[in-house]
Amino acid sequence: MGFANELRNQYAEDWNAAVNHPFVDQLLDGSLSDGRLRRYLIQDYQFCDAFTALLGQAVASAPSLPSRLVFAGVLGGFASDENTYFQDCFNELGVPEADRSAPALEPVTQDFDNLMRSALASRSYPDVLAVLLVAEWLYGDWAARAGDPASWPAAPKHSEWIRLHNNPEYNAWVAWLRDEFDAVEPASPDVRNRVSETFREAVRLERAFFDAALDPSALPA
Ligand SMILES: Cc1ncc(CO)c(N)n1
Repeated sequence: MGFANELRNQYAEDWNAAVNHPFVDQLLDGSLSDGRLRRYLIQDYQFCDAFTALLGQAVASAPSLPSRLVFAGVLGGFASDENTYFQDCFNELGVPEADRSAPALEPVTQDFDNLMRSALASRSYPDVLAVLLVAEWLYGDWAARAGDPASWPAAPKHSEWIRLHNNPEYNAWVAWLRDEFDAVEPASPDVRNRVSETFREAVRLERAFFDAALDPSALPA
């Protein structure tokens, strides 16, 4: 088994709780309220800010041109397709400019931002990859639950978020990330433990991010 699968199995409890989260259930069956979707997307747009910066660091930290080109391609897609989804939803849900560009960050968003910026500042390729891999692989896993597109929810605000994380190109990117991560498995136990901790923290935060999106204390459902 590769390093990626080893770590996913090690942190399977948080991983599976995130993939099978009630937030995902509601998204997949189309019952997610606009209030909850809005709140999630406002926080997730801030996640995307640090994530885009981290992809830039991956371009810089990768060991060779073929790998840099993969990240550069994903960066380009992220800057177009994914950003369009957010802008369309923000328009539909009436999100004002201030909440798009500089909302109050929830604690979990701040924690995720810190994790991504610390991986970025480390310039360590395995640490950068660990955060990218968890974010993309875990999203691919929940989106795979959607199954046949004929059974996806009707509203684009729901189905597009599924499609962005469930399509052949996306699946190939996740598989590539996994192989790349396996290929740079650190030989030094200290570095290996550090990368494992980065992975663990990312999985924990993915679960907490969905928890926060459903937190009943913050919004009427
Ligand atoms: C919190 C979170 N994790 C992963 C992704 C997928 O990149 C996302 N958009 N948001």
